[in-house]
Amino acid sequence: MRFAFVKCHGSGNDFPLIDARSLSLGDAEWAVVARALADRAGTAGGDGLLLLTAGDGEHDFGMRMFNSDGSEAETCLNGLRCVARAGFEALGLETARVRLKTSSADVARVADLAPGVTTIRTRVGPASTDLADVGLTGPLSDLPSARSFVAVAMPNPHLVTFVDRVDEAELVALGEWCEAAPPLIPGRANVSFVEQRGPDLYVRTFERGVGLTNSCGSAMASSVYAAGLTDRVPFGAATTVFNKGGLVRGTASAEGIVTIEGNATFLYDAQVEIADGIAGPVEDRIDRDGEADAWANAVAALA
Ligand SMILES: N[C@@H](CCC[C@H](N)C(=O)O)C(=O)O
Repeated sequence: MRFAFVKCHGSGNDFPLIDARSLSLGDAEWAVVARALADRAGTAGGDGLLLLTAGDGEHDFGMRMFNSDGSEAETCLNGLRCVARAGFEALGLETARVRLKTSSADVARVADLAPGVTTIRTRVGPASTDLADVGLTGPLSDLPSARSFVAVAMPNPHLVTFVDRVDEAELVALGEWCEAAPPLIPGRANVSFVEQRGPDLYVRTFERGVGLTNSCGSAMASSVYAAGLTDRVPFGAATTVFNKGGLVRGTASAEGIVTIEGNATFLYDAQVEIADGIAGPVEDRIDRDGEADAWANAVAALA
């Protein structure tokens, strides 16, 4: 089957995005498309697959997100900015209510955070710290780590800990332990190590279904909320959240409503044929002029 897609990224978290409003594939078929298109060794590559889906009585449009292993996530907040931009461009909107897998989000186009960087604000929540909502069957102290974790359902599952310095090997070890779907957390989880840097945060995430990524929006949202819960950053204060792929601005309320503002960068439009679970060459590629450079310049200036 042939698909048109946009290759995009939010804070370096990259995805092929398909306008699926008039496509009617089943879940298992989308999982195959995700594995083929997001395969890093393949022709497009990405951390997962984003779908723009049709709206309903309460929502202007919807988003679905499949990790690169083919599993479907409850949400993806870097991806949501990209899907919001696609929805805005398709429907001529500047604000919208978006249907996610198990929740809703409000999105708005806001002033560009730097020249040429399309910027979107997403508002989600309330986040939950109920261990059952995060998918834990026992206490956090049963995790194979001496660190103290905050569990957050965004509503996808996150385990967040604050560290003096991110130890990537330790993060990967815990992320891989979660990937094995142990009895303590059979639905797996995204794991983040967070450094507080003055009023700012730096977040490094091992994502469920993917591995280490440049950034994870729902992890950054969970980290801002966890920073409020642990008195590191006051609720209501806007925080800059740095990551390997750039940065976003985040604010959390005591009630668990989290606002994230950041880029929705479109790199190129293209077509691809997927057959027998393999993506063919990227065809008819048209680069979006200057967007990749605008983001690189913004990160250099804001870092
Ligand atoms: N990168 C995303 C999160 C994608 C889903 C996640 N891996 C999960 O399975 O929950 C984001 O920006 O939020």
